[in-house]
Amino acid sequence: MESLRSGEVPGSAHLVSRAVQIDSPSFRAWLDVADTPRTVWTAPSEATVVGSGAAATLSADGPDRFTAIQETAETLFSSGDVHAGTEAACPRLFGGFAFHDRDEDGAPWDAFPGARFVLPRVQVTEAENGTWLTVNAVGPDADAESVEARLAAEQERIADLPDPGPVAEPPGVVSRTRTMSTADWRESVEAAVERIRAGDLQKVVLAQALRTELAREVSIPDLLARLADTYPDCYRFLVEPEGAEPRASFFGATPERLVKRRGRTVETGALAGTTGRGDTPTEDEWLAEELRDSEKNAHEHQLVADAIREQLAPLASSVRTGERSVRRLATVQHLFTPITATLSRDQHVLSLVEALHPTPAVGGLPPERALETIRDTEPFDRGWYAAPVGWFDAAGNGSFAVALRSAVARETSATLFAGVGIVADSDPDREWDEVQLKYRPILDELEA
Ligand SMILES: C=C(O[C@@H]1C=C(C(=O)O)C=C[C@H]1O)C(=O)O
Repeated sequence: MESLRSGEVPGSAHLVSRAVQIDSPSFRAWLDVADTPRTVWTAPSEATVVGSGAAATLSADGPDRFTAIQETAETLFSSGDVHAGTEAACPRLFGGFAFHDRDEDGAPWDAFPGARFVLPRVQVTEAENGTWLTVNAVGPDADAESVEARLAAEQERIADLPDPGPVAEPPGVVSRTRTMSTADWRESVEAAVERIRAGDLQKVVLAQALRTELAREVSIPDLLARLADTYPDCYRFLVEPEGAEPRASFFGATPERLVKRRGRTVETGALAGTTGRGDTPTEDEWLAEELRDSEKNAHEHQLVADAIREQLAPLASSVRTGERSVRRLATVQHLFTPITATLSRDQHVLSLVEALHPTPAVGGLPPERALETIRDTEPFDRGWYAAPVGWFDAAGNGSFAVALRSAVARETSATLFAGVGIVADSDPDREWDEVQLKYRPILDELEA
């Protein structure tokens, strides 16, 4: 395995990649036998990918981590001997970034650098045109013959995967620890509201963390299978840094796309403004109506839509905004505005990620003051929560989500994260309830 840090010139980083079409295996069975680091990426209208191990790992830290990863990847991809058969089976780097520029490194994030991407050693891709098996190798010894032999061996192994059996029940939560008491939360929200009313800030997203102790270790393949049923329209992901002992798994089912780039076409959107789900269709509709009509939510949402448009404008020849609608998920409803753009020249998707992150849906406005407020207020490390996760390829195309509705699991503990946008008329108790609602997607899969 080749481990490439930014600044290192990987002169020996010769990449060999081969792919073959296969019969679709059970993704749960494949993930069950996959080596650490495991990779999962499932996004609406995209190929589903499950990766096993790492042929190469790219990592970087600090404010330059976006360009550092891009540069290291360019070197890696420039030496490619690639026969993929189809686009989705071509070498892609999967990973993400820490939320803050500064490395904080506190538990449970100690194994997660400021940026980390992996080229899976073995990858199964379910694309529109079939299922593909890819084997990648990187390094001075990587050669076509051994990669082809490995491809044949993996194909056999995947054809013979054991039946994974029924999806396991959630492990059960035996205890929980909050990072903030309700009293401290109230105080923090009131302080933020005061700063907003004083004109110091327009919006800030404050988050909480919830540490849970589980009755037993959670089965990530089973948990992701259940999330697939409950959140079919969300981005489901799994990121695992190798070398973490015990293994650390960051996963989630997030509704929020950060950006997708293909050629000159960019797709993104504003997702902000939240309400719950009703117990009946009438109550659901009533809540959606209230969300649509709420001035507070419209304001909170508009700040995000405007900021995204402004961030894209210098890079695009046109930016188009669609109709605002209510997006209904299993546990919450959000205001959503689709935004698309045409780039004025080619831009790597990581340049777009850097330009957009963090949007005021997870940071705030003005950005620097909001980030400072977040760092001063939140008594925990955001790590990769609310940060970009996704993939990119040799052409600089790629797709990134905002890592919300997520958690880090390590042995029998899991830490969940959730946040809310605070504006001038935010009520601390309502915002507290909204945080609890946003824990639900993951908490429901942990509680027995
Ligand atoms: C910050 C989170 O969600 C974000 C904040 C929202 C809001 O404040 O209404 C809605 C969707 C997300 O953009 C989270 O889920 O943790």
